[in-house]
Amino acid sequence: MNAIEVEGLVKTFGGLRAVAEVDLLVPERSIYGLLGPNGAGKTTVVNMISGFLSPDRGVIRVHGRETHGLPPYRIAREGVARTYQNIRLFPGMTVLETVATGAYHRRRSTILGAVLLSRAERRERAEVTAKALALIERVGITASPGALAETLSYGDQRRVELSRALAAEPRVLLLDEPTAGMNDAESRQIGELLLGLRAEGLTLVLIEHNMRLVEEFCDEVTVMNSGAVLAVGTLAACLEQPDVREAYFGKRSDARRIETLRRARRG
Ligand SMILES: Nc1ncnc2c1ncn2[C@@H]1O[C@H](COP(=O)(O)OP(=O)(O)OP(=O)(O)O)[C@@H](O)[C@H]1O
Repeated sequence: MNAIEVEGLVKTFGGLRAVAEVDLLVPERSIYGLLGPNGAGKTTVVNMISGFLSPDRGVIRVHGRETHGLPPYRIAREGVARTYQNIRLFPGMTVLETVATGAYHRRRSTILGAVLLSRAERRERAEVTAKALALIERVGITASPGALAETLSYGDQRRVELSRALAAEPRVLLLDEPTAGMNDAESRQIGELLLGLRAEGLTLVLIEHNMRLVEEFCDEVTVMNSGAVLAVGTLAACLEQPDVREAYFGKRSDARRIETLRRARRG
């Protein structure tokens, strides 16, 4: 069973075909990498899967249900949550409050209950707080839950976003560069967390430039370039494709990193 199926996805901005006939199959309970150089169309694909953009054409299914063109809140109800490449935290909110907002669409109590602060409302708020605190700890946020989220280090802000997405109890989690700005040890911590989440049944799709992380934690990848799919499979298999190396790793710094990885694998 696939968690996500994408067929013939197209998105054009003015004259630019940002996503051109993209197919994507993400198996349930996998950690799936979406790779490619800057401007390849990765974020645009994720924006369409999560409903932030409507495709011009194509089909998107989440756990077998067609979701293309639905608004983000409806797609969230299908169990899809996401984080953003450019961190989006609410100004003036604490870490705890921010993470708790992720749980809001699961809340059962009514508006009247909230206004009157009914017993059910109080119980639910306590449950949400307890859940948020547990997530803050699990994701490894070092700052106090009472600190203003916007004052945190870049890495912790990313973790707050991740915790907020997890608070929605998703079945599919889309992560746009979850380890950007983190060092190797911090990135590995995120990788270990992803393994734990996969073991609990989640499907994880990550846009990631950190090749070590992809190598170590992704089951399979799709490599994009100029809006199209270049290669699908394990990272190792994709890296053997000359057009992938040329497109994705054309830059000298990337090429060096890839060579190191290939040599390490051979060794
Ligand atoms: N809202 C938009 N309006 C116009 N052009 C856009 C818009 N969003 C993305 N694009 C363009 O579409 C192309 C694909 O962008 P996208 O952000 O999906 O790439 P990406 O693979 O995620 O790149 P990066 O790794 O740099 O985030 C780029 O040329 C980008 O400039």
